[in-house]
Amino acid sequence: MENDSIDGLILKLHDVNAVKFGEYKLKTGMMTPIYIDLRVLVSHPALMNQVSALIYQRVQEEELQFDNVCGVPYTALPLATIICSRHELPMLIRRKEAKDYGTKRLVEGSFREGDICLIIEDTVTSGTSILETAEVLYSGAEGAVTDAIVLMDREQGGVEYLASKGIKLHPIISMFKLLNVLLAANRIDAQTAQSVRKFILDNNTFSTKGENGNGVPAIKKPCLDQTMELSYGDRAKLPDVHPVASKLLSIMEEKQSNLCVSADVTISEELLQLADSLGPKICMLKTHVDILEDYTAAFVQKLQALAEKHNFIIFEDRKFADIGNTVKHQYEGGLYQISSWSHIVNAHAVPGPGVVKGLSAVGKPLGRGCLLIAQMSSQGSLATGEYTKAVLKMAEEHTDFVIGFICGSKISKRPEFIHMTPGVQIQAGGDVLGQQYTTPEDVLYNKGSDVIIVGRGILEAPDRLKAAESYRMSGWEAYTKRLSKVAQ
Ligand SMILES: O=c1ccn([C@@H]2O[C@H](COP(=O)(O)O)[C@@H](O)[C@H]2O)c(=O)[nH]1
Repeated sequence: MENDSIDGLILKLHDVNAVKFGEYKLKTGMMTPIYIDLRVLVSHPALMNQVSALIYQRVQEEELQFDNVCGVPYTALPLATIICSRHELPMLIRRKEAKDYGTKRLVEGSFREGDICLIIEDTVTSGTSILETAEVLYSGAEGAVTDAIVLMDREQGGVEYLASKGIKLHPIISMFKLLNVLLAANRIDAQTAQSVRKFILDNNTFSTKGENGNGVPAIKKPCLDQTMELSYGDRAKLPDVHPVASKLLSIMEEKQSNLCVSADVTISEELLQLADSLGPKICMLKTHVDILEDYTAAFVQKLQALAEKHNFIIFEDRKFADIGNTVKHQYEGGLYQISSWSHIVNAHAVPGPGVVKGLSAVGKPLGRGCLLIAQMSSQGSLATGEYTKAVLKMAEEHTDFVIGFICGSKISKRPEFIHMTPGVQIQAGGDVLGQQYTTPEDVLYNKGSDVIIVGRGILEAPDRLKAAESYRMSGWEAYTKRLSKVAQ
């Protein structure tokens, strides 16, 4: 789904007053500073068609399998009707009240035992309306709801709640994306955006422990202490965040991607083709330019243009590890002139702080950032324990240039630092040369890292674009799940 069309749609929804700021009461009884009122869509047929087309596009992108479609009454009903009519899909209608005459059915339309129904919803807060609809559809009948599509996800725990009930929710617009677009278009000010973000984070409705008796997710207590997890977008705006870290965090929020592709190919044309095709899915592209057989200065110019076009950061994984004076030359000069094109580089801490000072002398005036290698994904790595702690200390002493770490898990509580983890594949395992793989869920949710770095998991897939989208989605889901975790 193109970012432009989503951004344009958000602005149109704001134009027709479907997004309201103020004090409103939700179905759950909760007061909210933002209200999404998609009932107004029926008065705007062009917008109805645009929304319906986007929902159907998502159905196709996700390759969803189902036998019939049901819109949650009432707002999503006309959307489901347009989609079903245009694409000749069988539809079911859920009644809110049973008739007191005739069939007295709560569901209109015909379905067979074992049918799968796709649910369409306009806005999700907790996910209970979708679950209610799924329960009504299948009360007394065999069948299932496996997927639901929602136009607007308020990011208050609906995805997680429905997942716990076996329903995968596919949101088209998320609350944080909506706020970012409205803020960028000067429709709201930074203070409004920030207070809504805080409200959303403080009022997550999903708790794995806290369901009440009728299966309704419990309202979480606001997370007001230091352990509260900030979103990538919020971290991008912290007063002390390094400009490169801020740019990367904003891209991650905007593109809903914490995926860095490790473009470990040996021909520059293939690398450029990768960057162009996977560009929309990634926040960062990692290179090892010294493995290219045909490196030229023209190649990096093309790579920079692609980074601009698709809005991603370039990270040359050079792993500098020499005395300050040498790394200065390696970073600035030689064949590759890395400092002239790579936003981020990395370094081992083995030589001591001189390595950071040498790199910083070149990179800082250019506005570049550096990652320190605190841990490695390879079996038997020596970068553990006291060494990792010393790396952390070195980073804290050079925050004007060091923006984070290569690591297996979160090692610093400072939200300004970004944690990036290589050795990621959909299935845990390893290669014959000691690389060890763990999953996006483990890295982002359990280990608290920020960015997954994926090489062969994508490069060796039969369809690289599809694989990248699948890593992007798993990474984003794991991150949103982590954000909604209660601070214990
Ligand atoms: O500890 C580390 C540090 C860097 N890497 C680099 O990441 C990629 C991983 O590639 P896969 O194909 O996903 O295994 C590669 O460029 C390494 O040089 C790492 O794996 N571990």
